[in-house]
Amino acid sequence: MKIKSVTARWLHVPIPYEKQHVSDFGRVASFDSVLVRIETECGLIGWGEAKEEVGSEGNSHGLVAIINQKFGPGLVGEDPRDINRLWELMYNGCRGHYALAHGHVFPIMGRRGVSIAALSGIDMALWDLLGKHLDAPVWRLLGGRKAERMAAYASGGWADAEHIGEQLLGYVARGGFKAVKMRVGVIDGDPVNSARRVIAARQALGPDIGLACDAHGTYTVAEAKRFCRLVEDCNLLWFEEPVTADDKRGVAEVRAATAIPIAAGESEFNRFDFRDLAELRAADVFQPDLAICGGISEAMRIGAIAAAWNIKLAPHLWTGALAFAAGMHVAAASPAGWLLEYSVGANPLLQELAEEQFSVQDGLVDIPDRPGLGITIRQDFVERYAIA
Ligand SMILES: O=C(O)[C@@H](O)[C@H](O)[C@H](O)CO
Ligand SMILES: [Mg+2]
Repeated sequence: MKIKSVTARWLHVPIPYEKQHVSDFGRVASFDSVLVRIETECGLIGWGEAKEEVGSEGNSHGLVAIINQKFGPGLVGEDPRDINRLWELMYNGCRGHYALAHGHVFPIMGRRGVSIAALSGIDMALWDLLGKHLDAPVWRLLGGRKAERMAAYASGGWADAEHIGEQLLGYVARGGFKAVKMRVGVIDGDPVNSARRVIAARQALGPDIGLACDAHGTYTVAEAKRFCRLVEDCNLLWFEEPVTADDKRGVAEVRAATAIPIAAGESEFNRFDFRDLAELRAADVFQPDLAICGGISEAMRIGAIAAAWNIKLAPHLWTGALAFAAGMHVAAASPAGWLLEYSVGANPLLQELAEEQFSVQDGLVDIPDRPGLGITIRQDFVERYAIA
C-alpha cells in the first residue's frame, strides 16, 4: 500500500452573530481548523485534523504550508501503515532517515509548535486510514475500549456572576452532563471577581455536579494561589492552567499550595513536556490536544505517562469532529482515560463537518464502532468553507 497524496486545507467557518459568545480572547466569530486528507494509490482515504492555535480562531496558512509543501511530498510513496516509522521521520526531520538507520535520533524539526501540529494531523489521518483498511475502529487498533460510552463534561461558562448559574444549569439540562467547566481569569479580571463567579456557580449547581475552572494560563502564581484559597470550599473538580504553560514550576507551586486538583496540557506539545509536568508534580489531570500534541500515537504515550504517575487523562477537545473523535478513541483505550471535553459554544466544525453527531445522553457519549475514526466528512461543508 502506498500514499498517493497528502493535502491540507484550512477551514474557516464563520459563526452567525447571534450564536457567537465572548470567550477568553474576545468574541468568537469563526471556528478554524486544518483538515488533512491522505489518499492511497488504491483509493483509500484517511482524514485528520491539525490546529495552529489552541483556541477557536486562527490564521492557518503556516500549518497548511508545512503539510502541503514539506511533510506531504516526503510521504508520497511511503506505506501509510508504517505509522511509527513515518512519525519518527516527521519528528526528526530530514535527518530522520539517517537517524533511524543508525539507531539514534537528531530531534531537530517536528518537535514543537506548528510543526508538531502538522505531524498530529497527519498521524491522525494515518490511524483513520489504517482503521478503514482493517475495517476496525481506532480504539480497537489501540487494544480495545474500556467501555462503550464515556463521560463528558460541558465546556463553556463565560457568563458573569449573576448569570453563570443559569448558564451552567442550562448545559446540565441539555445533555445530562454530570460535570461542567467555566472560564476564570482573563475574562473576569482578578481572583476576587473570579471567585465570586465560581461561588455563584457552585450555589446554583448544588453539590453533585462537578465544576472545573479554566484560567487559560492567565494568572500569576500569587494570583492563582489566592484564587485557590477563595474557592477552596467549592469542591472544584479541577483548576486548569493556573499560570502560563511556560512556567511548569509555577504550576507545581500552585498545586503544592492547594488541595484542588490541577489540570494542564492543552498548550503542551509532546511526551517530554508531559513527562516534565509529571516529574515536577505539577498536574493531576493531563489534557493533551490531539491536533497539537503529536496525534494519536503521541497521545497514547502521554496516556502511559499519566497512568504511571497516577494522573487522569481528559483530552482537550476544543476542536472539530476529527480531533474530538481521536481524543475519544485514545481516552477510551488508555488506562488513564477519564473524561471528555464537550464544547457547548457554537462549533460548526464539531457539529456540522461530519455526517455523524456526537450526541450526549446522561452526560455520556457513544464511542463509535465505525472503522477508523468513525467520521464521514461532508464534502460540501469542506468545499464551502475551505479558504486555503
Ligand atoms: O480548555 C478549553 O477548552 C479552553 O482552554 C479553550 O481552548 C479556550 O477557552 C478557547 O479559547
Ligand atoms: Mg483550557
